[in-house]
Amino acid sequence: MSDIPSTVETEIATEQEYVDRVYLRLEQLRAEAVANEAAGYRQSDARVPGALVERDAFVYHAAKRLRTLDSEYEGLVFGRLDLAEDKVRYVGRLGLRDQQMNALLVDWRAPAAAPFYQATPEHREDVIRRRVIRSTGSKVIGIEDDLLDPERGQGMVVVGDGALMAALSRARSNQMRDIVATIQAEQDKAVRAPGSGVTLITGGPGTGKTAVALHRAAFLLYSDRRRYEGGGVLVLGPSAVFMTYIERVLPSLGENAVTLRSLGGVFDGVEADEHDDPRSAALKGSLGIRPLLVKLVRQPPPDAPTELRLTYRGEVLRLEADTLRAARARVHEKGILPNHGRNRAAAALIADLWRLYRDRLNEPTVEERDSFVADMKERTELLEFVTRWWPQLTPLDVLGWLRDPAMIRRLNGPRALRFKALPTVQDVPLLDELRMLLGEPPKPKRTDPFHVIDGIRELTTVADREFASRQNVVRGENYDEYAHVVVDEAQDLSPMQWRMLGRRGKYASWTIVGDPAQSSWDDAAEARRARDQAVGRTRRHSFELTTNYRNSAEIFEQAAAVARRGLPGIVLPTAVRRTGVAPSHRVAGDLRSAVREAASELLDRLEGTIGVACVMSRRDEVAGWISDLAPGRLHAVGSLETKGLEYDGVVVLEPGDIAEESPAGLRTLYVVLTRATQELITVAATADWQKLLT
Ligand SMILES: Nc1ncnc2c1ncn2[C@@H]1O[C@H](COP(=O)(O)OP(=O)(O)OP(=O)(O)O)[C@@H](O)[C@H]1O
Repeated sequence: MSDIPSTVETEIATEQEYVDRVYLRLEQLRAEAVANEAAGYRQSDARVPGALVERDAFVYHAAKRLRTLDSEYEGLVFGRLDLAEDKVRYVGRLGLRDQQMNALLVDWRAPAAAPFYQATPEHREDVIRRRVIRSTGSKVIGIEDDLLDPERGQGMVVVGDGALMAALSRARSNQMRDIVATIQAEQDKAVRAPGSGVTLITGGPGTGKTAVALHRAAFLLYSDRRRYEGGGVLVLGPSAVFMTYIERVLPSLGENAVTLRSLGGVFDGVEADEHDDPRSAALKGSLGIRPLLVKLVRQPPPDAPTELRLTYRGEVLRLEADTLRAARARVHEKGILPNHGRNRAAAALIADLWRLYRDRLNEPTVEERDSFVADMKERTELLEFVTRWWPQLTPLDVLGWLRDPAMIRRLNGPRALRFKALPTVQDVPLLDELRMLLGEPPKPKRTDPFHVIDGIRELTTVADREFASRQNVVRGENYDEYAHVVVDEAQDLSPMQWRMLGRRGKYASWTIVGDPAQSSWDDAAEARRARDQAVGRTRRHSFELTTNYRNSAEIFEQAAAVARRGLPGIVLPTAVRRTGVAPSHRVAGDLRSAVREAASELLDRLEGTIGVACVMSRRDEVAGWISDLAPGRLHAVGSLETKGLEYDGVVVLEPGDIAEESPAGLRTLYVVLTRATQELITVAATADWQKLLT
């Protein structure tokens, strides 16, 4: 081997020098932030409460700055622009200046970084050469150049064969990576769209919708930090597995102040993961369920007493079941929310008791009535009765009543409606609806992260500081004042889910990301109306992404056939990467062995992750088949759970069953077939399902 460094090595060494300078500066700034934090602690007299607040604000800001500087900056510097007049601009994950205040690194979200993503040979925006710098940690390992202006770039070194292809061919891990170094121009437009109103981002599978939505959240926080960090940004995705998959992306971009929730976790205190069967799910998702809930909150709790007995001046007074039921109905007719209605309920009972007593008097007077009422109001046995007869109800209590099919029948509910022991994902919007129908019980005091004891606010421990800098503010239960809401996989939201989100984003602007062709919700028109109601009548900006970056072209061609069958006339994205490996379709008598074999082959052939997908009802069975093979790399997933996820290799068991699993089955199969980046194998008992591919 020659000792003379190659062109690439020389260029890498040059960039390494610059990258080292940036890291050195980062270290200096970090040391300054640590010193500021320490100075903050010494700053004032801790015996004066006001001074503590001031001190904590100082420490808080220093701690925050430190967190930003401490984020895991894998590849802190990833871009370089060579501009006219020999100007060079470096682009990275955050902005840094040197001691003379010259820009060392431009934050990727700053306007000055936009040409890095948007310049093309036709619209160069002054860019002669764009360079993507690839690193592991702080070590530069590769360079990929793009010469946009060959005329002015004569003599410039151009190396590499495309940063994008290199990024797309890399093996996947269990967590999504940021794409900050290779955001493509059409994606960048959606990332940088104005924050106001509603931004709709659509595109087929693998077009980067999720990636774009997350980078957009980071962009908005950068562009108007006060607004978006103050109010908060809520990011919603379909499942807990999906949220785990994407949870590293924003921290890797230096952003921690974003709330990530799955649809099963929107209602505070519940983390639902299980799904209803398709029929029950359809009933629970439709607005048609609301009248049932309205009737439900007016029902007596199943354990409510059915008789009230009291004595007054030697007389036994008895209210029986019918009278109690009528009293309850009278209170509800007033339209008061049940959790705010207890005093009215007590008054209604006292009125009924008085009527009973009055009938036993010859000529009841107003004084006698007043004295009766006053006496009753003091009675502990009446108070105790009211507490049991008209308890403060939580949404979970009330939903639980529906586990009894007799209750569903009493309310004339549909027979297919089912409620399990634990709330399902489809129950969560019902819980939120019940929260509104019941009224909030008296709230516990809002938690203040700076609160120590009354009148004194400070952050006492390192953990407090750390927590406060991460949380920014502790949001109240079922917080509903988010400044921005990002909804991923929005095509699947049911009308009831939209209502729930609408409540969280009353004052928010929105980014709504989805692909109608992947929808597993059958009544698209009802869902769209509910969406429009949830987000309000603000301005819409729409973006369409057209390139599939995930699937090999060979895999996508087959998935596309299924999509066309489900939705004739559909416009599909273009897959950019060919691997030369076509999907393989296997017919087997022993499905278990065939699935194990296919999974083992993929584990051997590919780096990264492998998914085995099947109908929802067989997920646990299939998980059992493969549990010993490669925990960590190999995952069994139900058809609906594959939404938004990706694997290097995918085995699909009985695709035909997925197509028939629900009314939207073909679209679900399309989702499942578009999860693999490298290889797809199907396993089925017969080849019948393959007619879907023609
Ligand atoms: N510009 C890019 N540079 C590098 N990788 C990219 C780029 N855009 C997308 N990708 C990769 O392509 C894959 C698909 O992206 P993503 O999951 O965001 O797509 P999606 O449109 O949300 O897909 P789906 O609708 O199927 O859930 C991810 O691995 C993502 O990192």
